[in-house]
Parts: sequence; structure tokens; C-alpha cells
Amino acid sequence: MKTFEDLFAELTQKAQTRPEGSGTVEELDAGIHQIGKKVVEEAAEVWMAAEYQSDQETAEEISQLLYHLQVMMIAKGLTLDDVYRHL
Ligand SMILES: N=c1c2ncn([C@@H]3O[C@H](COP(=O)(O)OP(=O)(O)OP(=O)(O)O)[C@@H](O)[C@H]3O)c2ncn1[C@@H]1O[C@H](COP(=O)(O)O)[C@@H](O)[C@H]1O
Repeated sequence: MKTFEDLFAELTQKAQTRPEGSGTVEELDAGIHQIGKKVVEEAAEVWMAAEYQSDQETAEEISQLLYHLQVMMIAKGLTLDDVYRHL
């Protein structure tokens, strides 16, 4: 099973190698403003799923929010340690 750290390593590599068809590369190219909109959209979907949908659907929305947060971290050049030191 993929962990938060595994995904971050995978996305970091995608950003460096820029493979064809990568949604991550596309989202990074769209810029901070568009990534921010995805973060907010997914956060709202987490909230709605938690109130009105199943635990499984909520978990899926949370995974998507974590993905978009990682894309934002990479777009800003932030590392896992930059975030972890605030936990
Ligand atoms: N974990 C994710 C992941 N979670 C969410 N998403 C993206 O976030 C979107 C959220 O899905 P929704 O159904 O909420 O969105 P939607 O509104 O229907 O989608 P859009 O029309 O906004 O694209 C999806 O369309 C994906 O583009 C993800 N995209 C990629 N990954 C993983 O990231 C890695 C790299 O992916 P690529 O860069 O695409 O190779 C792979 O391991 C993927 O599994």
C-alpha cells in the first residue's frame, strides 16, 4: 500500500522527469492559483462526504485532498520536513 511519503517521492520524480500524460505535471503547469482551487474543491468534498456519504467515500476524498496538497508542496518547493517540523 502506498504511503504519504511514497506518493511524495513519486510526485517529486514526475515533476523532475515530466512524463507524457501525467496529471501531476499538468496540474503543476497550471500554476499555484489552479492548484489552490483544487485544494479548496477537494477540502469541500471531504466535508460533504464526511457529513453525507460513507466512510469509504470520505477516505477516498481525503486521499485526493492529500494528493493535491502534495502537488501544492512541490509547486512551492516545500519538502516533507518543511511541513513535518510544524506537526
Ligand atoms: N493519488 C492521485 C490522485 N488523487 C486525486 N487525483 C486527481 O484529482 C482529481 C480529483 O478527482 P475528482 O473526481 O474529485 O475530480 P474531478 O472534478 O472529477 O476531476 P477533474 O475534472 O477536476 O480532473 C482526479 O481527476 C485526479 O486528476 C490524483 N491524481 C493522481 N494521483 C496519483 O499520483 C500519481 C501520479 O499521477 P500522474 O501524475 O497522473 O501520473 C499516481 O500514483 C496517481 O495514482
